[in-house]
Amino acid sequence: MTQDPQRTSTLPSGSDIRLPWHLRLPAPLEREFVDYFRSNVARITPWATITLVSILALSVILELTVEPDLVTATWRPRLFCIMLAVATAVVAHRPDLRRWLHPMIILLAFAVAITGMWMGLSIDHPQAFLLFLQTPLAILVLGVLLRVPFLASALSTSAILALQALCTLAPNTLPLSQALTLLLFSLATGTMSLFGQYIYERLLRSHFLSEHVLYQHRAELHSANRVLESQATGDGLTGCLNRRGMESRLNDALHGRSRHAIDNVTVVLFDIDFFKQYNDTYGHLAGDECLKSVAGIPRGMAQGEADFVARYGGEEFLVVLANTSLKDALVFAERMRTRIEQLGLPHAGSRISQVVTISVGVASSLPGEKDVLALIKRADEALYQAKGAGRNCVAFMDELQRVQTL
Ligand SMILES: Nc1nc2c(ncn2[C@@H]2O[C@H](COP(=O)(O)OP(=O)(O)OP(=O)(O)O)[C@@H](O)[C@H]2O)c(=O)[nH]1
Repeated sequence: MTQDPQRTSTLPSGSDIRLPWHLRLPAPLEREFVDYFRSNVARITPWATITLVSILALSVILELTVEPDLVTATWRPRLFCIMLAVATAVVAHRPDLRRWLHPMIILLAFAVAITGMWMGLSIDHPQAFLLFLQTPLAILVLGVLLRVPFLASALSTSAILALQALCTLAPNTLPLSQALTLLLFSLATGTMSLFGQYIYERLLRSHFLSEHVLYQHRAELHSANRVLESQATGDGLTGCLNRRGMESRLNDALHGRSRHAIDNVTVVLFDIDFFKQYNDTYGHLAGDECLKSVAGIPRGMAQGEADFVARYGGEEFLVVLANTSLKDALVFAERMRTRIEQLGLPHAGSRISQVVTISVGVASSLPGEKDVLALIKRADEALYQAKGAGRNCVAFMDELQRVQTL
């Protein structure tokens, strides 16, 4: 039987977070949600503005066709509303002004409603009561065309409805039947608009929470991946790359996949002399400390952007120097050998010195060489020669692939 992945997953998905009936989230999330809400509204504002401006312009055209006299009294309030609608679109377009978007939408809705009521009351015409239809239009601006958060929308819609009731039900304004019809129409528009808006905002908030949770999962995964990657490619004791990390970086360098342009690569392979005896004399823990101190020297010296130090084996390290000639790499290797000797780490078990010393083998990549192992093998041959030559010295593979000791 196959298992439902959602049931087996222990990660919250965002959609399983229950929203309270009043929809408000904890304060920091609520602030983020308001920004998210605004940017959603900003995206639809140009189209909503075009719609509103078209409706207002069409009203003027309609009056011009049916009652040209009426237009002299209506075009100015309508132009004012059109200008406010354009200003709202400008505010939505400018991220630095966007915090004013919701107040602008509320202002626009009130302007549409109040100019309609003012025209309806002041114009002396048998059809003038129709100008009160701007009230439902204003309610739709708040909750459907542009949208402000539900609570602000509910308060503004109620205020607009109350204003309309005051204007139309006052004595000697409109016949009661007309006033009640208009009020009922506005009330129905307001109720439906708020109902739709509540559902919309619930969905938007759930979507926001899902995105938020997803973002957190992604960030956690990203950092877990980084930790895993550094554990997989790093050496916990010395902080150098481990062998796997070294092979991958060296491969990238030789195959031109590195972030930096690399023409040639020189590898400096070194090994601590008589390290087994060091462990036998001072113990394994002291051996670890010795490895850390020794590794610190090349790590401090290899400063090129594409250079790196890796722990190749137990007490064997490999320094990769990019775009470095063999001659310069030999200077580096000799300086490194000297500095490690100058650390003065006592080594009573060594047969060649009183202190910890290293033997070094150096080899450069051949033109077009891509084989990491072949390059390391040549450095290893040189290292073998350095050991044979008495240790605490540098040997290298020259251009003719002969091993020489410095
Ligand atoms: N303390 C410590 N010792 C390690 C670690 N890894 C490897 N070793 C020891 O390093 C020693 C390497 O010994 P050998 O390979 O014989 O090399 P050597 O004694 O340095 O001899 P030469 O290289 O010929 O000078 C072994 O005793 C390992 O146990 C480590 O992480 N910590």
